[in-house]
Amino acid sequence: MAAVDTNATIQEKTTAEPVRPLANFPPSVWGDRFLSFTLDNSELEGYAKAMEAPKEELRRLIVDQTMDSNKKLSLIYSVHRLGLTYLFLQEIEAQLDKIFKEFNLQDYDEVDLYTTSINFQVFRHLGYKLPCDVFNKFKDNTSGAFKEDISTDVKGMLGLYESSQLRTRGESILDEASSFTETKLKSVVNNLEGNLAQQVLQSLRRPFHQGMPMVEARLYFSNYSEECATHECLLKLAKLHFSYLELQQKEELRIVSKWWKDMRFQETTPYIRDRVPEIYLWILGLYFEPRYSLARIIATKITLFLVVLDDTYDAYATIEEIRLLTDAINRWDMSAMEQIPEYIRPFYKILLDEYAELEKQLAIEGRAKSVIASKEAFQDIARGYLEEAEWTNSGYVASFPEYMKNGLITSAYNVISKSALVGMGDIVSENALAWYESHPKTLQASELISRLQDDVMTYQFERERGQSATGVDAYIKTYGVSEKEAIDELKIMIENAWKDINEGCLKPREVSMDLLAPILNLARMIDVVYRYDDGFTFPGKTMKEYITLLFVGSVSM
Ligand SMILES: CC(C)=CCC/C(C)=C/CC/C(C)=C/COP(=O)(O)OP(=O)(O)O
Ligand SMILES: [Mg+2]
Ligand SMILES: [Mg+2]
Ligand SMILES: [Mg+2]
Repeated sequence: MAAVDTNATIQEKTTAEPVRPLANFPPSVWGDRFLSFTLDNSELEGYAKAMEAPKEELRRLIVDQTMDSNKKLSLIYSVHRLGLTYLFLQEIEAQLDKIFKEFNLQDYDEVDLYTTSINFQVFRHLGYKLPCDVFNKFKDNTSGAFKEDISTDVKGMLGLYESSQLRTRGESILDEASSFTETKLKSVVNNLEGNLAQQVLQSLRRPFHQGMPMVEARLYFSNYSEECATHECLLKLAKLHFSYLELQQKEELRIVSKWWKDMRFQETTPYIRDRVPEIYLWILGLYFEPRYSLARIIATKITLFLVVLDDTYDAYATIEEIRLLTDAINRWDMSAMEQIPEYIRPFYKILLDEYAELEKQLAIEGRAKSVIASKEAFQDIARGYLEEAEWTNSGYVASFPEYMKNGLITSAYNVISKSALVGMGDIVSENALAWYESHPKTLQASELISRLQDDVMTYQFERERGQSATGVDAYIKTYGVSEKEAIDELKIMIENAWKDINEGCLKPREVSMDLLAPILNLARMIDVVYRYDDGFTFPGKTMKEYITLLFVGSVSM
């Protein structure tokens, strides 16, 4: 009998691959197509120059004292919907301060529903809490329900539907308005034509307030051509502005795509979701202003690290490997390289190098603290992911409160919003950073929306792969309800979190809107990605459509 080659058997035993929770994620939709863009700086400067004249003309219109206030509000509304507010913020706030101060409810007695809703939206979007009582006159005094006769006013209904998305807790007339108008608009939309049909279809698909500002601006330009044409300078400025942003964003997308390719993550960790354009789109959703170009690149890289981390914990590593990697991330030191599995070492080295480089760069501006805040939040989420993995490994289903304590961390909105601050410049003062570190209610609301909306849309796919830690399972177990009841309850929590965000963006604000916008827009991006399905794992619908609209076509106007 041949001598048993003991080495071979021992060898086989030690290299036997452990069982891994592979997910076989769908591959990238885009491949290398965004690498080939070349930015022509003279073209970019050309647009910036051409914007000057229409911008000055529009500024004069905005401050024009002779303009009727409803017309003024309507102009500011179109400026806002086109994403141009940031160019005229002082002028617009001066106008709104004045008109808001003069407000009295009686003035609205004769104003039609459409105009009332435009005014309401402008004030609420810009942070002024115009009372929802302006809509009382559209309700029947006896029945208390909305008057049926307003249902024929489609533009008015659409305006009321969009207005209701801005409600805060306790504004029950707007809770009713949201469902009343949605039902009515759905019943008439198939008989509409032209722009109005497109406007209603788009709002029913996703209201402006829950949309991605950059995309919503482009859609407004297409669907509201009449409103945009009221002033030649508005139309001209909008077109040039879109052309300018498109070039800048295509260049940013090229930079992050090239970086990702050079880092070779798809080779070293091939089990992860390959979603660079999708993550760039997500971060663009936070802020599209040209001045935040560097900030977008930094935040995109850090969020891409999060995709590698999440998929490693969820769809590849064994529990032992997860424990070693989490410890290494807590230690944050190159000496930890030898303790972690071979396949994740490149990631770990790139992670530490990238953060070291950022810390060095920001230290020059005396703002290294924002990098450290981001790094600590990154270590926090690794611990959060470990907690989930331990629960899954032991088959433990956490109670809902216990799940949510960890879930706000694994929502990733703390680390992403702090990472978004890194490149934003001086606006990120000590006070601003302290406010973020205080874990404010508005940020918690955005985290809750991220965590629970994702769970509602991904728990089945994750349950199939043995992941037990989701809000759905925790809620069912804790409150002994059916899956459907649990999901309905989670949706109510999400709706209330939106009201808290709406409240948090109203004046007087705790910090400037520049610092609140990333938090509001992170919540919006959850609606974009997860309103109808798991639009990130399977990005062939909304994300593919939005990426095509912004980075594939050209600004056909
Ligand atoms: C949770 C959430 C929506 C985060 C959004 C922010 C973000 C882009 C985080 C990076 C990791 C990621 C893509 C999680 C979403 O997928 P997933 O369903 O695999 O996340 P999960 O493992 O936390 O459920
Ligand atoms: Mg995951
Ligand atoms: Mg996860
Ligand atoms: Mg999920």
